[in-house]
Amino acid sequence: MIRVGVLGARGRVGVEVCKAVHAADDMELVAAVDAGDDIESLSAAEVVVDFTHPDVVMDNLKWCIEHGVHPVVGTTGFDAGRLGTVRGWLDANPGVNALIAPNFGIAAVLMMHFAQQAARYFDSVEIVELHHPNKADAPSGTARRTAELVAAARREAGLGAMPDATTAELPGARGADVDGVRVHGVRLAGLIAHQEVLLGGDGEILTIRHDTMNRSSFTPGVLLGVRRVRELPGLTIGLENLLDL
Ligand SMILES: NC(=O)C1=CN([C@@H]2O[C@H](COP(=O)(O)OP(=O)(O)OC[C@H]3O[C@@H](n4cnc5c(N)ncnc54)[C@H](OP(=O)(O)O)[C@@H]3O)[C@@H](O)[C@H]2O)C=CC1
Ligand SMILES: O=C(O)C1=N[C@H](C(=O)O)C[C@H](O)C1
Repeated sequence: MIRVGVLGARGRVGVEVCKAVHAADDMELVAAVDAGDDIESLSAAEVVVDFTHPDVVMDNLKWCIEHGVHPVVGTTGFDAGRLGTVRGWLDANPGVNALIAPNFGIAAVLMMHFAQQAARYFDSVEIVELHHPNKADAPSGTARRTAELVAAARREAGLGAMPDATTAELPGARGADVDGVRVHGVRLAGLIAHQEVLLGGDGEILTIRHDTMNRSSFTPGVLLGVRRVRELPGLTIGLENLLDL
């Protein structure tokens, strides 16, 4: 049995993770911690799943790594600086591993993978991410990661900057620039989490769209991460590393 703790246990995703861990034959839910609860109860866990908030996730990660607990992190808001800090903590605590994934949905991972594969064939790529209005971070972690993968694929293919004649714009009208890829964010009541990757070339457009229809869709990926994190050395970024794509 894998002893699992959950941080953000009363949140939208945390509730689903607790249910899934509880239902898994090979896992035991030993601690369910939310804001205001005592983090020390996580000492009983081998693996801790974090779905909290970008403002608190770094403190949570530090606690887990320093206490020999492997974190599986869904919380977003990671940039290169934060990832470097996590690597430093892991280096100082050999034997502890961490998995950070901007999206645990299998279809979302495939959407990012397909976008990465397609990117080299098109002049232009832009990303539109659409989320519920309670989301703290923009662009979404998924959109950031997609943009980075697309940018890397374009660089590898020797593609230069995308065509764009804009010389006058209202701030934000062309979205955020993530590694040279424009990312547009929508926050709308009624949505959960959605993304379109628009790829354009001469006379053809390819649109890759992903829709999250409920938050239990994240849990198979989370459970996979919990089962595998103890054998993945150091820091692993992205669920795609656990899938045979
Ligand atoms: N990687 C993935 O597949 C996915 C990632 N996410 C990301 O996960 C994060 C959480 O999303 P979501 O569940 O919608 O958010 P919620 O706000 O619904 O849940 C977060 C929970 O964490 C609690 N919390 C805040 N601070 C702490 C703390 N220090 N220790 C323990 N618990 C704390 C919050 O309490 P309170 O409300 O009282 O502050 C809340 O109950 C976001 O960053 C989101 O982008 C979401 C979906 C999928
Ligand atoms: O906040 C959310 O809801 C989600 N966050 C993740 C992200 O930022 O990409 C994953 C998914 O989009 C849902």
